[in-house]
Amino acid sequence: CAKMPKPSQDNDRDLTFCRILLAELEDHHDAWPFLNPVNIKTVPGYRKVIKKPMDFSTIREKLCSCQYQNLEMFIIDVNLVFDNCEKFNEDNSEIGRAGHNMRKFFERRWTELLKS
Ligand SMILES: Cc1ncccc1N[C@@H](C)c1ccc2c(c1)OCCCO2
Repeated sequence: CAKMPKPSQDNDRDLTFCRILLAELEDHHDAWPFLNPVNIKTVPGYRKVIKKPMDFSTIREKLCSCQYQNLEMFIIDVNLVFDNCEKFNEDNSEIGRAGHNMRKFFERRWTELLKS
């Protein structure tokens, strides 16, 4: 049938979840490698290896400028941060471990929020 617009309260709920989740990611002890874009001039190889860089400040900018149609689009970008991290960093490294910790935290929190 014709694509019906989502009821606005669902959009409001999704937007609230994105705001809560992003604030908690930004405040996390292990967020430091992900707060701002990786400087591709100072990190050798990053530009070549990582096709779609993403970081929490870019997600914040997209959220504040209505670039996420829904919760799924937001979750795709957050997972991109962690997937890029796994691709570029050894699991047994400071940044690699931070990425695994952050992904575990994120998955637990959005599960809790969606089940609430
Ligand atoms: C997420 C990620 N993946 C791969 C490389 C870097 C990063 N994050 C950037 C922000 C970063 C973190 C640590 C750094 C760094 C830069 O600058 C060089 C000096 C040492 O410390």
